Amino acid sequence: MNWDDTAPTTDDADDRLVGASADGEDQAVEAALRPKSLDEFVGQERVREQLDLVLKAALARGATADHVLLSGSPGLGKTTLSMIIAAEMGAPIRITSGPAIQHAGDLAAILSSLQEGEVLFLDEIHRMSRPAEEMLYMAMEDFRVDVIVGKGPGATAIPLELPPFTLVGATTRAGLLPPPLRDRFGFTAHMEFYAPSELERVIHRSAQLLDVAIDTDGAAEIAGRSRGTPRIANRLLRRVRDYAQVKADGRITREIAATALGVYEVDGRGLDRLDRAVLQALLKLFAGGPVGLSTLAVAVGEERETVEEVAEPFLVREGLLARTPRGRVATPAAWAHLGLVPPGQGPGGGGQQGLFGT
Ligand SMILES: Nc1ncnc2c1ncn2[C@@H]1O[C@H](COP(=O)(O)OP(=O)(O)OP(=O)(O)O)[C@@H](O)[C@H]1O
Ligand SMILES: [Mg+2]
Repeated sequence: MNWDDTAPTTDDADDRLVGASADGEDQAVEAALRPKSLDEFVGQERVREQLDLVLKAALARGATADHVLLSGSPGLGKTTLSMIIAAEMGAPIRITSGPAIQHAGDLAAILSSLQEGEVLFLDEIHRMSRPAEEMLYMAMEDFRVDVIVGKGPGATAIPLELPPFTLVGATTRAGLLPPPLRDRFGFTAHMEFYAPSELERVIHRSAQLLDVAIDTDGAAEIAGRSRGTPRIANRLLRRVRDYAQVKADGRITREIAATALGVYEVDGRGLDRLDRAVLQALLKLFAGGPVGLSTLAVAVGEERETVEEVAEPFLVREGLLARTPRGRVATPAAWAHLGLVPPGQGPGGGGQQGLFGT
């Protein structure tokens, strides 16, 4: 299945405490923690405001809302928002995903069974098969599909009218969507990473739902380690809650949160063991680089792909590591974060360039 080529090749991301994709436990609790209305949805102010207008206008016209594309990294709230769209429209929602639609016929079956005004949530829309995608173009634009009956020269296309519906597509990789598909969405929402103050609100809200006592500083400590991602914030909250229950009186303070996440090897900026191993190798073995990806991977004893796809994106986002044509380079922030001094800048370094510097 060649549309699957671009999926991450490592599963490691899923197993990490700071991994952004959902694991089994996440899926079990997420339903309970999902905000149910736009008002409850924390952050993403612009997206919320725009979506609010789109939905209210459609309601006022008594029409179904325009198709909506939600793009953004895992765990930022795409699935949550799709359910909110349905709830705000007072419409039922049907949930499916790109990989689940192997044949155009699968999609035709879903589309033809939709009720008027229903929201169809198509997760991982970039992983749909080509024939299904082409059928979707027509369905989105004209609310019509051609069902092919028979095979070979005798095959005939039977046009089928569809009730108006709202397609909500979600993708972590908007860049992979073919332009004709992207253009058929009336509204595209790009979800950004959350600010620490927004994550604090997510954490307080979840703590309340989970009946966990947490103070302001405790929430701030967890927020700072959550990589801008509500799913990670909720997960770290649960681990800290465990610690607080076993080792203390159950109440989460800054000290409890910091100690608990120290036990789980998630540091003050949300880096985990792998992230720090990569940085440490880069700084200590290669004087901050530049060094090639393969060499760096060997030095930390990991696969190239693991370093590139699991560790690096966050390190780059945090401004700790840069990918340059000559190799990976540590930034001054990386030296500061690990409490190390770049070569040549230490006492007696004389302000020279580093050992491997240029
Ligand atoms: N804005 C928000 N306010 C409060 N909680 C949020 C918000 N966004 C996400 N969450 C919480 O984070 C968790 C993950 O959100 P969600 O499943 O919607 O992410 P997603 O973008 O669909 O991720 P994926 O790409 O992996 O499918 C949910 O439990 C949800 O409750
Ligand atoms: Mg989702």
